[in-house]
Amino acid sequence: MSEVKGHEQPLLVAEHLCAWYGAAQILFDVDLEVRRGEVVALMGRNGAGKSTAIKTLMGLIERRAGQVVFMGRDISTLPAYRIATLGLGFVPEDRRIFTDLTVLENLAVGRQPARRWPDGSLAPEWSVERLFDLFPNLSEMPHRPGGKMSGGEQQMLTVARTLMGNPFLVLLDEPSEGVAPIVVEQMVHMILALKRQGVSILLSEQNLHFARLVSDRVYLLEKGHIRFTGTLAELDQLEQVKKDYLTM
Ligand SMILES: Nc1ncnc2c1ncn2[C@@H]1O[C@H](COP(=O)(O)OP(=O)(O)OP(=O)(O)O)[C@@H](O)[C@H]1O
Repeated sequence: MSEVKGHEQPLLVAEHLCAWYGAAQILFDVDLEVRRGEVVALMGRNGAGKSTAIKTLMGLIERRAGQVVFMGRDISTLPAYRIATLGLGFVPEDRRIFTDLTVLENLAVGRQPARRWPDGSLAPEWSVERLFDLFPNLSEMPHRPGGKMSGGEQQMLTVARTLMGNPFLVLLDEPSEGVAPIVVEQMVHMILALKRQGVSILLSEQNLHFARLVSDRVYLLEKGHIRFTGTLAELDQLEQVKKDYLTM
């Protein structure tokens, strides 16, 4: 591999991330990073702060502090729509598709121009055709309104629409939450396919089995504090840590 300056830098670095809802502090000095090509899982029990961390990175929490650097650029105080145009994709937990729009129309809404890495090479670029290869279910219902799709199909459409923005990195909030086992399986395949195609992912996840299938590294959150950072294999050595901070 050629040595290109800038490759060594993590794609996303958060330092001392804090977040509040009103007077209640939810995140406490969270440090994390995602490198190019990585799938990283942010884990923890219900209420640990995973979704809040993802939203804070995306600029969606009003009262926040700390630094977030994305591809060398400080995005700590940028609004979410500006962050999205820089190539940070966000798939919310609650599948915000447009229910009146068809699958194709929903995808069109997400379209952004192709992007290049700092070294000039093309970043992963998505078209409707490529997305239909990745999500065969969606290819069977191009004209179906979002409101007439199952929860799992809507979940897939939300991911596909985010990919239409050609993101360098996708923040994926609880992909396995509240969907049928078959959809969870499809999510696993989808994440691994994205990784192969060069998309990096930070996902929030409670399910250790799911995280094990897709992620290179894990951050374990408890009450808004990072309690563990490492690989799944390293976490597996620490039974007590898993018992203390995860629902087993
Ligand atoms: N809009 C809000 N206003 C006030 N408190 C909130 C809000 N959203 C979340 N919280 C609180 O913040 C804490 C962290 O919630 P968060 O949703 O980030 O946790 P999580 O780890 O993603 O859990 P879950 O899996 O339940 O979504 C919880 O105590 C929750 O009650």
